[in-house]
Amino acid sequence: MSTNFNASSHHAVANTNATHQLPKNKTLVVGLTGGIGSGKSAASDWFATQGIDIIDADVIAHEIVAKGSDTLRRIQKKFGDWVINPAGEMDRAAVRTHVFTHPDALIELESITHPAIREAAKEQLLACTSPYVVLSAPLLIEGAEAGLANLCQRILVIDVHEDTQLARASLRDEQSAIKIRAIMANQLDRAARNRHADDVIVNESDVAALHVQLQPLHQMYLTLAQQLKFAAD
Ligand SMILES: CC(C)(COP(=O)(O)OP(=O)(O)OC[C@H]1O[C@@H](n2cnc3c(N)ncnc32)[C@H](O)[C@@H]1O)[C@@H](O)C(=O)NCCC(=O)NCCS
Ligand SMILES: Nc1ncnc2c1ncn2[C@@H]1O[C@H](COP(=O)(O)OP(=O)(O)OP(=O)(O)O)[C@@H](O)[C@H]1O
Repeated sequence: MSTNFNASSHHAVANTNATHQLPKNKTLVVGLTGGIGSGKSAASDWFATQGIDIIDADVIAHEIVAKGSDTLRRIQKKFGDWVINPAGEMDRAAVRTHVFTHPDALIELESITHPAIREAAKEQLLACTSPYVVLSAPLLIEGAEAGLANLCQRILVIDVHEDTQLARASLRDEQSAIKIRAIMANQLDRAARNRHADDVIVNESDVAALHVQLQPLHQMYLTLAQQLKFAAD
């Protein structure tokens, strides 16, 4: 997999092909991505109701910096004691404000967190037992070297207009539009993300409409997973 420079953020971008080769002896891994507030969790929650194992990079990103972890110690060493709150945990709001206003700091933070996220995702994959697996990540395509896209055979993008992202993310997190825009600026823009997609779902309507669109994709992924299993036998 080669990389392209992405003009909309500092991230290198994985060169994904629309049709991926399905390698033998592997569980089908569907990469699920979309910008902040696009509806990745809403989609992965539905896949989970269908019995599909979910690996969530956002959840892993929280776990790897748990109190007392090696990763948190490395972040403290790199940035200073201010990254730790009185309870000994990472002060997420302080780190967020810092890295999304200092691009170099974000690169440094990611150089610590991304390899750890990838290793944890690979480990979780080994424990998965469902017919296929959904790997959900806001930065799936970004960051090809330490990236997650090359663990996936197929990429599903949840696509919404930037205004919808802003509205839903600010409602959920009570964060200002400025902060959310700063995060969006460090993610691929819609057109770039959609170019890497095998499947795109537009999540502009309600959650019920999202579920209706996910159903046929789930059936297709089951079929692809079955084909993969036969090919590997
Ligand atoms: C900067 C941090 C401390 C802010 O923590 P906070 O609790 O406020 O946000 P949280 O982690 O829940 O992320 C919220 C959303 O921000 C976006 N986001 C997070 N990290 C990044 C990033 N490095 N680049 C672009 N967007 C990001 C995602 O859409 C994510 O869903 C945290 O996001 C972090 O440690 N980021 C680096 C790890 C990472 O890249 N995580 C993304 C998973 S691949
Ligand atoms: N179709 C929809 N209609 C209305 N609200 C929605 C819809 N889809 C998702 N939401 C809501 O929008 C917010 C963002 O959705 P969600 O948390 O699934 O996004 P996400 O892509 O996982 O975001 P992040 O990258 O920030 O973790 C949530 O409060 C969710 O309940």
